[in-house]
Amino acid sequence: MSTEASPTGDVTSDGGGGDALVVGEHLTRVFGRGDAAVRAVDDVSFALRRSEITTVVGESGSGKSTLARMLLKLLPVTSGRLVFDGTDVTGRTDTTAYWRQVQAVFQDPFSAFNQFFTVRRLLARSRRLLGAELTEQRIVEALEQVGLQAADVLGRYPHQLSGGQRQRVMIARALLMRPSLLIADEATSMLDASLRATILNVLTDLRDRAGLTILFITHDIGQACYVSDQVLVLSKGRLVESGPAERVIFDPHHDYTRKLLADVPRLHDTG
Ligand SMILES: Nc1ncnc2c1ncn2[C@@H]1O[C@H](COP(=O)(O)OP(=O)(O)OP(=O)(O)O)[C@@H](O)[C@H]1O
Repeated sequence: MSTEASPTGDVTSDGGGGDALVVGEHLTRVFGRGDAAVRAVDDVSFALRRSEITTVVGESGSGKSTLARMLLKLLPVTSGRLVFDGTDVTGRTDTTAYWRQVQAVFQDPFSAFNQFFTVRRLLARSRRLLGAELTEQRIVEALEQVGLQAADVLGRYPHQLSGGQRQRVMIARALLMRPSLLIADEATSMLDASLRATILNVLTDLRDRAGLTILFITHDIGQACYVSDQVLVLSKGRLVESGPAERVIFDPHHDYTRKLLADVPRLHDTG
């Protein structure tokens, strides 16, 4: 398939990237200087095709969050190029408009909540970005998209929701923007296995029904099996393997990928 990054890492929005919403070309982020410099993301090239789920997998410290933060424009790139929907956004600084198109959910849905806010009040804060576009109907629809009924959750406080419900509310909050890209950074890591499966189902539903493009970030390649169209494997900031999920999982080419796959039963036993 056309998704495989070439050995030189050249993936373009019209060539190797196919129908790409996002293209990263030689993305690099260095922290610190001289001997202390850390290449957190090192010459990583990829394409995220529309209405597909791409999973970025790698151990702790492999650069997953740094990559996500660059895509979210929370962190400038040191070098390389980021193309979004055909436009070079590498140096773009008007993040307000960008964040309507690119939304994220993170690992700990609890910390994102103000304990004293109901779900209604939490979601209403999106009015700062959406203004009058934020209607009751839009809130109801966003909650429905993640399998929640407005009447059940809008009046509740965070401690009155399960971890899975909290994470679904956070996904609904992201959906209020009607983004083209959703980044889920370890969004299932703090959930037990059954709740994790629910969130993974929400993500595949969003891809299949709403056509959302999703970047799913996890340290657990086992989860990639369930959801991904494409898998990118990061090790020490380098993209060591990428390709269609089935190929990467059932015919891994790189020793590091094989090691991650060998660890899957152990992770699931303890998780
Ligand atoms: N602000 C920073 N300053 C210095 N080094 C950083 C900074 N952020 C990340 N790093 C380093 O960059 C490397 C990649 O970190 P990153 O958090 O992106 O990895 P990760 O794969 O997301 O890890 P985890 O799964 O533990 O979150 C690590 O060596 C980390 O210590």
